[in-house]
Amino acid sequence: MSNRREFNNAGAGMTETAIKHSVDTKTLLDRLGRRSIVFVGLMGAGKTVIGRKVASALSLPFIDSDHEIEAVSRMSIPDLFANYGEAEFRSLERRVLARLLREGPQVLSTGGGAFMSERTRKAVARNGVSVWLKADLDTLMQRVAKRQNRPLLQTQDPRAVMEKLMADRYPLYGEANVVVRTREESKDVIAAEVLDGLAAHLIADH
Ligand SMILES: Nc1ncnc2c1ncn2[C@@H]1O[C@H](COP(=O)(O)OP(=O)(O)O)[C@@H](O)[C@H]1O
Ligand SMILES: O=C(O)C1=C[C@@H](OP(=O)(O)O)[C@@H](O)[C@H](O)C1
Ligand SMILES: [Mg+2]
Repeated sequence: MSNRREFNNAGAGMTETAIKHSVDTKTLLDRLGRRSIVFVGLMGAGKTVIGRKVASALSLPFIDSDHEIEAVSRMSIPDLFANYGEAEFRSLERRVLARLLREGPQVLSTGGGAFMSERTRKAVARNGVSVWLKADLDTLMQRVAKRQNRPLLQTQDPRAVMEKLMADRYPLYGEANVVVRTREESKDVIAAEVLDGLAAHLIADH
């Protein structure tokens, strides 16, 4: 039986905190141990913003792999793609994530393509608990329209690119331990659903 959970029913039995959730944080952190919570999913799904909120709710360090790549290369993601190409970016992304995954527990938000690497997926399976933030095409397109910082979408038809990425990547995102759908719900509600999903995976199932 798969131990993956789809989780979308935050609402019942919640406590009144900034992020409303009903999770026993201490037990969750105990079960997490040295592993990190790793967000995967397409561009615009909310990995960066939701990851930061979940880290704050659990008092864990937060690191976004794109930010870390920009810090070590001293270059923006668009400049890295333009100057060195996607293959170099992917190689740096793999190395940065391999290092970060040894430094848990923390919350790690990855760039949308990171989980396509088999080595990274194996490292995440060993040293992390993965959360797929899953959104529909319209939601993703609305969210990525706000910024021009995603080189893969700087094309004539970004919607067609996103559709192709959905087809290519969904089977692999599907290996994540927890899946949370995200649409119009507020960021705090999504963060609470992630905490509930993690609790179901780490506490209820084990
Ligand atoms: N649940 C949500 N509700 C409203 N806006 C959201 C939500 N999740 C993400 N966003 C917005 O969508 C955009 C993309 O989010 P981001 O965290 O950068 O996605 P990712 O890191 O997965 O590419 C940001 O402007 C963010 O504020
Ligand atoms: O999906 C991808 O291949 C990418 C996603 C981006 O991160 P976000 O998913 O945080 O936007 C960033 O790593 C780069 O532009 C490539
Ligand atoms: Mg991001």
